[in-house]
Amino acid sequence: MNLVKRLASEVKRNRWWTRKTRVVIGVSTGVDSMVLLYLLEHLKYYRPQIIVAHVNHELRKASVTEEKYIRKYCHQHHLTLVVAHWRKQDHPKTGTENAAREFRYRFFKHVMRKHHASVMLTAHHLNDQDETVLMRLIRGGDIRELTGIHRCRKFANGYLIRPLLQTPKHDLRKFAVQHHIKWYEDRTNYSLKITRNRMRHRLLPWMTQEDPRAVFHIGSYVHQLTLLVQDNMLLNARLIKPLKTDRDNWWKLDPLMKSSRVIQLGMLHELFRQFDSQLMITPPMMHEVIILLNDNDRPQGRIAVGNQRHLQKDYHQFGIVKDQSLSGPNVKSSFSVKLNQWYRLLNGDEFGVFGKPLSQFHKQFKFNLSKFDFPLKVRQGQSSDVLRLKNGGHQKVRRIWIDKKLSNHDRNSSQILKTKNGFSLALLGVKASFTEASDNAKPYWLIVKRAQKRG
Ligand SMILES: Nc1ncnc2c1ncn2[C@@H]1O[C@H](COP(=O)(O)OP(=O)(O)OP(=O)(O)O)[C@@H](O)[C@H]1O
Repeated sequence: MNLVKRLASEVKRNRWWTRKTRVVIGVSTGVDSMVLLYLLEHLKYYRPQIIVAHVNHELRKASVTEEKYIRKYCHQHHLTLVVAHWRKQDHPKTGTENAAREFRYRFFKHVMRKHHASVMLTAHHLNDQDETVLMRLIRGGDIRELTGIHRCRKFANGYLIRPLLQTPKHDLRKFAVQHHIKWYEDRTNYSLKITRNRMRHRLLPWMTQEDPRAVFHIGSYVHQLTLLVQDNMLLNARLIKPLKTDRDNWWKLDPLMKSSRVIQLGMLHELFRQFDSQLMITPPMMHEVIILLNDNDRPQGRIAVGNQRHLQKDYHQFGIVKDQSLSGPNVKSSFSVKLNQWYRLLNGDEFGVFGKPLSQFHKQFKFNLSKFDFPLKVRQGQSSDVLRLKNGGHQKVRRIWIDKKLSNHDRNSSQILKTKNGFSLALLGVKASFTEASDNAKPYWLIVKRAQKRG
């Protein structure tokens, strides 16, 4: 095994850099990054202009020794070194690992810009890749996340490249010993309180006992999946082109509806990805989106898709818009009601009044209304409001609250639907009034959709 030759051929094949390229390498003084640094230095034709970036996280006592060592190493090897300290007072109380990573990558970007470098290198290896994928497999989520750590991606003004991503940890350690490369062991890598360490010290060794090549097999699946996902993205990007409208972030619905649901799913994923790659659309969320878009009886509607955005369906178009009226004080207690439109209530339920029954809802109240009853209005329910019963009698809202055992919280957020003249048609989501058929009245249907989560 000659890791130097292997790296040289990868650099050549992928055209990662030339001798003139300024390359920043993140060195922690652990075995992986010390080996990568050694390899870079020993490349002949492809040895780039090396800039070493080191972060002292001030999290462990040993970090003082580690910083001293990398300073001495770079001095002896005539390498440019940039060191950053993540000062103790800037550490958060929780989520230290994530915050440290953010600090590191911010610093790497800064070093790249300062030194006009176009390539950033980290020493992630095959075992890192396997651990990442196993963690995600166990945690659950979108299948695209199983593509794991990217070997090469855009970063700052250039690229972030992980040249060792296909090399197992075992080979790096062996190489370090053979070539007398000194490194420092991070003791926290052994703590089984950390999920990644449990993958590293328990799950992966167990899998390797089953098959010594398990580490490679997982890597091979990740590689195959990455290619499939790339292909799929290209295909979907082509399929969504005809959906474009003149409005930003709004698309035509009809061409989407002509495709099968599986194709729709791929198109929507690509559409969301192009809109904001940080948006995490969970499978249940996507399911809800597809149901809404395919529902001919619901010409309008919206679904929260995270990051304070919602998907909105508006007859023949749909768009992704910023949340304005979905939560908190923005949800109104009083408003006029337009027919065939969904409204969000204070308790999170949705309701609408429709000119025809909607087949997919079992529970819908039928009203007989004349043109003098419009516009209908919603306002907060009062205990003295009165509903009309089928037997000709009346019932106060206070009595309904008691009969239905509504909590004070539910009473305070209850809303009532009224005609223009103040006749109470329904305590929304609870009970509706009886309205008689007459010559000048037409039927309308009230539908209330329960919010999925309560309390
Ligand atoms: N203190 C550090 N200073 C400079 N580079 C570092 C430091 N820590 C880590 N790196 C770089 O990042 C690589 C991955 O390190 P490590 O596996 O500890 O990071 P991680 O947080 O698990 O992964 P990720 O960087 O993807 O978040 C190292 O091989 C090294 O190149």
